[in-house]
Amino acid sequence: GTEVQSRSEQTQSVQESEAYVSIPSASSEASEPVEDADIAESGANILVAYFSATGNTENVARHLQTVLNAELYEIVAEEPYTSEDLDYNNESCRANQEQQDPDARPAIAGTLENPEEYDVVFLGYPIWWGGAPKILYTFLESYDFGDATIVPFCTSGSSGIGSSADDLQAFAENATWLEGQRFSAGASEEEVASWVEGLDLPMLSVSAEEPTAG
Ligand SMILES: Cc1cc2nc3c(=O)[nH]c(=O)nc-3n(C[C@H](O)[C@H](O)[C@H](O)COP(=O)(O)O)c2cc1C
Repeated sequence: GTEVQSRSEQTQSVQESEAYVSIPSASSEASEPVEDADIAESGANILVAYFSATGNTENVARHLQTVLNAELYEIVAEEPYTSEDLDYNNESCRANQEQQDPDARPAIAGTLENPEEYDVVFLGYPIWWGGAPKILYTFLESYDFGDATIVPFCTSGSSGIGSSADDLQAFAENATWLEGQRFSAGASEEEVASWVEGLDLPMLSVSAEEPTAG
């Protein structure tokens, strides 16, 4: 059906963008510099880890992957969230119950390899009742990112990122946490790229300009 078709188109476009980013590094210092490639050539190991129940956060995560030439890791719930689970108008739906329960730690399927190898971890999630879904707590309790820099980002219907990221910091205390950023569901690659360019991430900055004399 059409869904299958659009999935394969998505896959193809991701592959194309990866190829696009890698071309400038392979073709020496010729021609116009590509902004994205400057970041890609920085040599920093960058992870984009995200949870997305309905695809909005995934959209932003994929833009980040393209812009940063990063590893992409989806935090997948062992028990997938159904639309019933996400029906927040129903007080007792699974998502609501988890958000209300300080001890809730929904299980994650699969494993992230070599978490310690990343210099920068972008951490993405949807806002659920003003906070991060509890599966983010599971994720941060499962892996030690050492002294990496963690950059939170989220999508929401309208809420800002609020204190959602502050609440996560206790689970990775040795990390340097940057201020997080909220995006709307359909955020564009340009929007994501311009946020990245403004971040305080010295390990990503590769100056294209020669230092001036004097
Ligand atoms: C249980 C639940 C609670 C939510 N709470 C909020 C909220 O407090 N504020 C808000 O703006 N949007 C809220 N939303 C909307 C989501 O944040 C928004 O749709 C988000 O982009 C979903 O991202 P995803 O597609 O990556 O899962 C909530 C959604 C769910 C399912």
